[in-house]
Amino acid sequence: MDTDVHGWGRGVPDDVAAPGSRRRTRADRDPAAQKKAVQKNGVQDPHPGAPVPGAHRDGPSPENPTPADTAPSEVPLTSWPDARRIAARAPARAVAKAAPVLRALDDALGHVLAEPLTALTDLPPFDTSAMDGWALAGPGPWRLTAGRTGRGILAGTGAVEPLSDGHAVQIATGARIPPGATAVLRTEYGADTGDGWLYAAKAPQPVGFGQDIRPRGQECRSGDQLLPAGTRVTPAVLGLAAAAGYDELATVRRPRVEVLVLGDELLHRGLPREGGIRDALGPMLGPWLRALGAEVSGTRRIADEADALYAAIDGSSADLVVTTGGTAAGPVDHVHPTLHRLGAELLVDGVEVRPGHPMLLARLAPERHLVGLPGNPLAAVSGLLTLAEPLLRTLTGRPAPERRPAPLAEAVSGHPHNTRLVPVTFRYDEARPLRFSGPAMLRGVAVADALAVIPPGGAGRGAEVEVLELPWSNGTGGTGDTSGTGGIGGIGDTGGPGGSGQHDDDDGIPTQEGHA
Ligand SMILES: Nc1nc2c(c(=O)[nH]1)N[C@H]1C(S)=C(S)[C@@H](COP(=O)(O)OP(=O)(O)OC[C@H]3O[C@@H](n4cnc5c(N)ncnc54)[C@H](O)[C@@H]3O)O[C@H]1N2
Ligand code: MOO
Repeated sequence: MDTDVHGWGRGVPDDVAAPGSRRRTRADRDPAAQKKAVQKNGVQDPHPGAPVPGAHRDGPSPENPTPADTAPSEVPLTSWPDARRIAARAPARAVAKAAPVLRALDDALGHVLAEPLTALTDLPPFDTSAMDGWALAGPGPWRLTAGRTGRGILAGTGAVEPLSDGHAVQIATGARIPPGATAVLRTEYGADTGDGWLYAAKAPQPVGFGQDIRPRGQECRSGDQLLPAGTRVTPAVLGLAAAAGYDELATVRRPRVEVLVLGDELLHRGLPREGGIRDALGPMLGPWLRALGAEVSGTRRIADEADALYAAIDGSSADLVVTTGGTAAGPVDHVHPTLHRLGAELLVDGVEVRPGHPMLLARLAPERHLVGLPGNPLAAVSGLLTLAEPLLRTLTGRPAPERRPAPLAEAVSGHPHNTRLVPVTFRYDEARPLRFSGPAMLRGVAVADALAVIPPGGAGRGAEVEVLELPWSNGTGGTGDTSGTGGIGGIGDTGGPGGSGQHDDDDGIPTQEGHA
C-alpha cells in the first residue's frame, strides 16, 4: 500500500532525517502539545533515584533543556525497553502497601501468592507404605500377624502396634509403617502359603532395607519453603498447599481495572453499517486483563465527548484505568486534553514501537494509573503488552518472566528506529511471523503464540529475538505442527486479500525473506 499511515517509512522522512534525536513533531497532531510538554517535564520524579528516560525530569541543562529552550512542540518518545521498565516501576509503592488477601483454597486459583508457601508439616508426615503388601521386620520367611483389626494396617488408622523381628503384617498403600518394620513386600512379590508363613517367593530380587517405605519428610520438612512469593496458584499449587497443611492462602490483592472504550463509530451488535464498525476491543480487553491477573470491574463505552471522558476517569476508583482510542490528533481525540485537565502526570507519552506508538501511561494519583491504548486493534494489543502487562505484573507481585529468545523462521523487516512487535506462532522451535498483522488487524494475533520483538533495523532469518508470550500460549516450540491455524504455512497465505502479496498487510512492511 502506498499510503503511509504510520508517520514513517516512505512518506515521512522526519525520523530518518534526525535519527539521533528520534523526535517527532507533536504539534501537527495536537494543538495542546506545548502545554503537555510543560506538564510532562515539570512533574516530580515519581521514582526518586530511578532514571526516567525521555521524560526530562532532571531540570534544565544543555543536554536536558527546559521546554522553553527547545522547540516547544517536540516531545521525545520513550524507547520500547524504557517504556516497559517505567510501567513496571510505576506502581511499586502501591504493592508494598497492599495487604495480602486470605483466600480459601477453592477460591485461590489463578491468584498470586503474597507470601512464600512454607510447609506446615513434614511430607509424608509419617513413614508410610508405598505399596499394598506386607510390612516386614527383618529377613524372611515371616510369621504373619493379623494386626489389631484383623485386616492388617489400613491407611488412615491411628496408632499401629509394633512389629517384632521375623513377623509380617498386611499393609495398604499410604498406611503408617509399624515401629520395627524394615521393609514392605508388594502383594505380587509375596506368597502366603496358608500355614501362617509369608515367603518373598516372587520378588525379582531380595527385599532391601527400607524398600517401598516412604520415609517421613522425604518430600519436605516442616518449615521448608515449597514455593516463593509471586507464584501463580495453579491446580497443582492448590494440591501441594493442601498436602502441606493449608486451608487458605495469602494472596496478592488483585488490582482493579476499568476499561473505557471510546469511539462513537463503534457498534456492539450485528454487522458493520453506515460507517460504523464493531467494537473489537471491548470484548477482548476484559478477558485479556483478567489473564494478566487483574480484576476487571467493568468495560464502559464512553461517547466521543470530552466531558464524558473526564467524568468517567475522574469518577473511577480503579487502580488502573485502560482507555482505548482517542490518543492521536483527531478532532475527537480527547485523552491528552482530559489527562491535562485532570492534572495527571504523563510517565510515558508515545513509545518507539510499531504498531501502537501513540500509547501512553499516566499517573492519575499516587497509586492510580491510566494506560491509554491506541484505537487500532493491534496497536492496542501492543500497548497492552508494552505498558499494561508490566504494570499489572508489579501490581500482582509476579516476577518478570525469563527472557526467552526464539529464532525467527524468516527474516522480518524493521522500522529504522523503532521496535516492531510482530505476531508469531511457534513451529518446530522457530517463531514464524504471521500474516494479517497490520495495526488495524487481529487476524494474525488471533492465531499467535507470542509477539516477536523485532529490533530497529529488522532481524534476519534465524536471528534470536525476544518473544512476548501470550497468556494462552503453549510455550516456545511446544505446539508442534500448527499448520491450519493461520501460520505462514497454514490458512494465512492461502488466499484472501493480502494473502499472497509481498506486503504483509496495510502496514506496508514487507515480510517476505529478502526484504528485511
Ligand atoms: N495525524 C495523526 N494521525 C494519526 C496518528 C498520528 O500520529 N498522527 N497516529 C496513527 C496511529 S499510529 C494510530 S494507532 C491511531 C491511534 O488513534 P487513536 O488512539 O486516536 O484511536 P482512534 O482514532 O479513536 O481510532 C483509530 C482507529 O481504530 C479504530 N478503533 C478505535 N477503537 C476501536 C475498537 N474498540 N474496536 C475496533 N476498532 C477501533 C477506529 O475506528 C479507527 O479506525 O491514530 C493514527 N492517526
Ligand atoms: O502504528 Mo498505529 O500505532 O497505526 O497502529
